[in-house]
Amino acid sequence: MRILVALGGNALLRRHERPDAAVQQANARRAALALAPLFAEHEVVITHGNGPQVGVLAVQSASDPHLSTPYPFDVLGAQTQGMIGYWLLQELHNAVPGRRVAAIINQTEVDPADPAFTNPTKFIGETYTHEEALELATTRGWSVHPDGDGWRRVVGSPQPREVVETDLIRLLLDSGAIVVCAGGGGVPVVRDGADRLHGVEAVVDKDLTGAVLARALDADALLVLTDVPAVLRDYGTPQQAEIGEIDAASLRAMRFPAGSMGPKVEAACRFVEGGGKFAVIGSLDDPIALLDGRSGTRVTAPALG
Ligand SMILES: Nc1ncnc2c1ncn2[C@@H]1O[C@H](COP(=O)(O)OP(=O)(O)O)[C@@H](O)[C@H]1O
Ligand SMILES: NC(=O)OP(=O)(O)O
Repeated sequence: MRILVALGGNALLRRHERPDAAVQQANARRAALALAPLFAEHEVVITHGNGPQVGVLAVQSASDPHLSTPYPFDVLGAQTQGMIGYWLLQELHNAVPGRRVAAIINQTEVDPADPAFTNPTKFIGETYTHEEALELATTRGWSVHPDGDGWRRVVGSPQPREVVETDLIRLLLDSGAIVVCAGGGGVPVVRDGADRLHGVEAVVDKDLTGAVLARALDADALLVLTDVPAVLRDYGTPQQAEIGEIDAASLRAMRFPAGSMGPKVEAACRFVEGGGKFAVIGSLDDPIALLDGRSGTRVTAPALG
């Protein structure tokens, strides 16, 4: 099978962990070892999140006295692709010696008129207390929003239209390589009337880009890997329970939070509605069990008729 794996930001940096390089590389190692059983039998493309990391780089850039202007979010997104791509490249090499592995910088085309530019929903960076978040909103002009038990910065996250380098990714896959690409949802770019690309200030959702790329590559399955074993119905209540197999229409009828489970559910639904065989949302721990239907939430196309 051809499989697109969307690796959650939490897999690389767990909540409340320090964003030190050694911490993240150890998490990349854990992810590479967990994914290793997939590579023997399947063609695998890996995309990854960058929310925590792009926020850290934004704070660093904004506090550098030598810069007249902080680096914009397209540049920061490319930096995270290089950094996280490097960790995954090395750890995949070590986990599956002898396999060809590529990690590439990608651009994702978005609509310059996307309303998400003025309605920020994408969580980035660290978690703050409410008081800290209000202070940062006032002094730095950030938009902030509650996330779990804390508050985080939010930025615009336009819908991905197309991964610009899709043909190159297909060539690499066809050559037998494991491909790490479209990290952080891809560097957001817009196309002008002369067919030229320009970076824009945003952070694209990697699960939604994963769905677009998986369809474009004719992938059989989309695996959305995160820090919960499955999508939960009645989340956060005493009645919460894992959803096993479900069709996209039934899943769409439920409501999920915009900055976390919402995009994962949306990505899974779009993938199967667009012709993909199935998508699974679940934990990184055992991807084979997700593929076999032994764990996770398996999303299928709505039954015909
Ligand atoms: N209905 C739900 N079922 C499971 N998890 C949910 C649900 N609603 C919200 N969540 C939250 O979504 C989180 C996963 O989303 P997110 O933090 O964006 O993941 P990642 O960074 O791995 O991409 C879970 O840790 C959980 O806290
Ligand atoms: N870009 C992105 O979707 O990052 P996270 O998965 O870390 O939110």
